[in-house]
Amino acid sequence: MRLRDNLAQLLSQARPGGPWVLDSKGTCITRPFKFPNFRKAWDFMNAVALQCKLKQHHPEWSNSYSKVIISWTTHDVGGLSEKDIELAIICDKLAKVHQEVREVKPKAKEGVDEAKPQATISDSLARAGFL
Ligand SMILES: C[C@H](O)[C@H](O)[C@H]1CNC2=NC(N)=NC(=O)C2=N1
Repeated sequence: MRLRDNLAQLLSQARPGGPWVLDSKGTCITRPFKFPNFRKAWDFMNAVALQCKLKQHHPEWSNSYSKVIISWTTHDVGGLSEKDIELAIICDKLAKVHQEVREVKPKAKEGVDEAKPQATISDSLARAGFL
């Protein structure tokens, strides 16, 4: 329960439109990833799958050409667990290694803090003292 509360707090601090989004029930986090092409997306998925095998934790995910959408939840507990956070951080790292394409956001409106780079879940967790 503490994990879920902390995570919800962390995600609420992240800017709207940040990469990992918590669902309305707080049971699942989802993030889209984009790559230069299908080959890179598939290599990324293979790398994630290997980690899933090692950690015995599986994602819910989909792929269409260069886009991969990944959700993490722990079915055994019906919500988020440490493993979900761990795997989400691993996904962030592996996406970088596989040359993910980060969306360039449209120019900031005046007074709106749009210029900041998107916080990754690791950034959020580090800020809150988890890492
Ligand atoms: C026995 C086995 O370790 C469990 O069924 C694991 C496998 N992988 C899993 N993955 C996910 N996402 N949630 C689980 O509850 C889960 N349980």
